[in-house]
Amino acid sequence: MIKLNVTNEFSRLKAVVLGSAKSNGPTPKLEEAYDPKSARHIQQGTYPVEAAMVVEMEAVAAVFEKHGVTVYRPNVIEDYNQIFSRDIAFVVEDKFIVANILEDRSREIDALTHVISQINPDDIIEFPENAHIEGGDVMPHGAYIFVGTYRGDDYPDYITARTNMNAVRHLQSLFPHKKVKSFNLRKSNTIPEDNALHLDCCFQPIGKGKCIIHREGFLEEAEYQWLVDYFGKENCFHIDKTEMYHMNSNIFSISEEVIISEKNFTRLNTWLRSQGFIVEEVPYFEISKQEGLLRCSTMPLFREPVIEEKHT
Ligand SMILES: NC(=[NH2+])NCCC[C@H](N)C(=O)O
Repeated sequence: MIKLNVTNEFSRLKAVVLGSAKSNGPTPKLEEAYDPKSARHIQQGTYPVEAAMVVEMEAVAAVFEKHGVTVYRPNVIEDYNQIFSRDIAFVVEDKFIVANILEDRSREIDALTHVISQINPDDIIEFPENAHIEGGDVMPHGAYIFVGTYRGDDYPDYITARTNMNAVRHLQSLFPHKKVKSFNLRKSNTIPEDNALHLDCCFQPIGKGKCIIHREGFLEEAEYQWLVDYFGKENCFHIDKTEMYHMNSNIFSISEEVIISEKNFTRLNTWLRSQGFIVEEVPYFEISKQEGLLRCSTMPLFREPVIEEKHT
């Protein structure tokens, strides 16, 4: 049996699913892209090739191994993108929630049967069809669950809007003892610098009470301000549009102290080290071309339980 426990983004990680770039398929046609950054790279002829992405993901697997983390990989579906495990399912407390993901990505979950079959069926939850949700938008944080959403009436026009308010409400009903706090995110189907594809593309809590945040990713000033007040201004590392484009908020914590980050994130990595974090640098530039990074390609299954959750 696989044990589940996730109540925040940074407690000591014990087990994780890491996506795979194997048999990722040929470069998609422009009309097949479902995020603007991939579309731009398809247009420019710079879409990442499989071999380069496999090397990058193996570097992450090696860091997990070094830190004693059990790693599960998806079975390979031929010519299918399986890099971003984060979105297809997610763990909150001891529940494994199967996400209601974009139709283009609906087969990814089939590659996890060897993981799902080891989970107590009572702990597996499926969302109703009208509740769209992807794991990149969901962040348990102690007494809270932070959720990225898009509340506009034009939600159906945005292929970049992945979590709706039905899902936010459903999550609240599943976890009545938690405060589900939703954030209205800026979406663009065409300009990646203006698109917070998921909450983890513009925000992420890390250890020591700190977070990484991009102000313009939030449509409501008050919701952005709520986070700044909650963490404290001095604990927020603000990233600009370009840094969001490169996905600086999408690093991944192995513990309160150890963070996996991209090797080109010089300003962020320097700040993290100055704050006492240990930064494990990996090359992830090719993966980043598909508008996802380290958080997106990982799905934590078990983090060490926190005796008393600090952020209440
Ligand atoms: N959790 C995330 N931010 N995932 C990023 C997924 C990127 C992928 N190209 C998509 O559009 O679905």
